[in-house]
Parts: sequence; structure tokens; C-alpha cells
Amino acid sequence: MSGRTTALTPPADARPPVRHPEAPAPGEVIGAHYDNCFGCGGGVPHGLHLEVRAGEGVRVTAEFRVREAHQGAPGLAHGGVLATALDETLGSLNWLTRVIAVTGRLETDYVLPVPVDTVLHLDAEVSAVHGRKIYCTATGRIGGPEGPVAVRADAVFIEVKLEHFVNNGRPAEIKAVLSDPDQLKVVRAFEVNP
Ligand SMILES: CCCCC/C=C\C/C=C\C/C=C\C/C=C\CCCC(=O)SCCNC(=O)CCNC(=O)[C@H](O)C(C)(C)COP(=O)(O)OP(=O)(O)OC[C@H]1O[C@@H](n2cnc3c(N)ncnc32)[C@H](O)[C@@H]1OP(=O)(O)O
Repeated sequence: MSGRTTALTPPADARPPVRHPEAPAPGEVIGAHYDNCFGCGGGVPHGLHLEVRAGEGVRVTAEFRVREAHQGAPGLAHGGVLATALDETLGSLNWLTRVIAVTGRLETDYVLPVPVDTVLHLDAEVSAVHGRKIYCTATGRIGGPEGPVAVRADAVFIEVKLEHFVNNGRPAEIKAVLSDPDQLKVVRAFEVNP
């Protein structure tokens, strides 16, 4: 045992999340954080191409259409792909706090099967923050934004510095990112965070 606390319930002295003053306005589409991201990048033909919008407070919504490349059982979405959609939506909450954080723990409930061609309507919010730990939840509904919940997740994201990517990413991709002006804009948005 490491003694590490990995519970998904925030401790009693956790604080509410704070929306960054320069967070995208409610309704604004949040662009991809990386063109080659499997969840949101436009450069990945078989990716999820998730389109995320800022909401009120520290909340986002997103839509994901399940395609043939995302099947697990015949005609049904793969559970891992649905977890990815939840993870990506939760990760986009970074843009509202302007804190870079990576998924530490993600617990997913699969409530209803999700057929190919279904649009999954995702909704995620940060519930609390404790030190570097960001507690958040997400749901994915089918049949419309008010439809029944098909998947849901609870997660803990852990705040990291940009160096997390620079030190751990494959050098070729890191070099490409750091020489791409559009990508540098993304990086700078997070560097100015106090
Ligand atoms: C230059 C290129 C930049 C390109 C990118 C640019 C910008 C990015 C900007 C925005 C990104 C926007 C959106 C991203 C959107 C979607 C992506 C989806 C998200 C992902 O898909 S991301 C990939 C999967 N993810 C990982 O690849 C993480 C691998 N992992 C690690 O890298 C380490 O494991 C780490 C860093 C997590 C911790 O390591 P560490 O050494 O820094 O911290 P440490 O262990 O000290 O823990 C500190 C406190 O967190 C608690 N804690 C730790 N681990 C926990 C766990 N698992 N569950 C619950 N709590 C946990 C401890 O209990 C302690 O809490 P306490 O202090 O209370 O005890």
C-alpha cells in the first residue's frame, strides 16, 4: 500500500472550483488542445472529434457521434471509446480553470448500450478542488441533451506543470508542438495562470 488517497469523494476541506476570468464565454466552442488528440483533434481521422462548449461556472458540454470505427459489439459503441469521450470532456474543464491537469482516476458506469450513429450529449463539471486534486463528474445522454443517461463518470484529475508533457512526451512530437505557432498559443494560455 502506498498510503495514497485515491477516493473519488472530495475531502471535507475541499474548496469549490474557481472559473478563470479569461475562461471562454458560456456557449463558446473550445477548440482542440492538440490537433493529434484522439479525443478532440481534427488531425485524427478515426478520432472522436469531440466538440466541446464552455458552460456556466466550471462546466462544459460536448457532443460525440459514435461511428463505425468506434464499435465494440456489432453496432454498439466500445466501452473504452465511451470512457474516452467522458475523459476528454472532463479534460476540457481545464480551459475553464486554466489549470493543466491529467486524469488520475476515472470510474465509469455504463447504464445503457449506445448504438453506432448515436449522438452522445456530454456534460461535465468540477465539483471540488483539494490541493492539486480536481474532483469532477460527467454524464453522457442519448436521444437529446435531456435524454436518458447512458454513461456517467466520476474522476480525479491531478494538476501538473507544462513540464509534465515536455519531460514525458516523445521528443519528435514535443519539438513539433513547440514549433507550431497555433499550438504555442494553447501552451501560453496555460503558462500565464498565476
Ligand atoms: C509542450 C506540449 C504541451 C501540449 C499540451 C498543451 C496544453 C495542454 C492544455 C490543456 C489540456 C486540455 C485538455 C486535455 C483534455 C483531455 C485529455 C484527457 C485527459 C487525459 O487523458 S490525461 C492522460 C492520462 N493520464 C496520465 O497519463 C497521468 C499519468 N500519471 C502521472 O503522470 C502521475 O501519476 C500524476 C501526475 C497523476 C501524479 O503524480 P505526481 O508525482 O505529480 O503526484 P503525487 O503522486 O505526488 O500525487 C499528488 C496528489 O494527487 C493524488 N493522486 C495521484 N495519483 C492519483 C490517482 N491516480 N488517483 C487519485 N489521486 C491521485 C495523490 O494522492 C496526491 O494527493 P495528496 O497530496 O492529497 O496526497
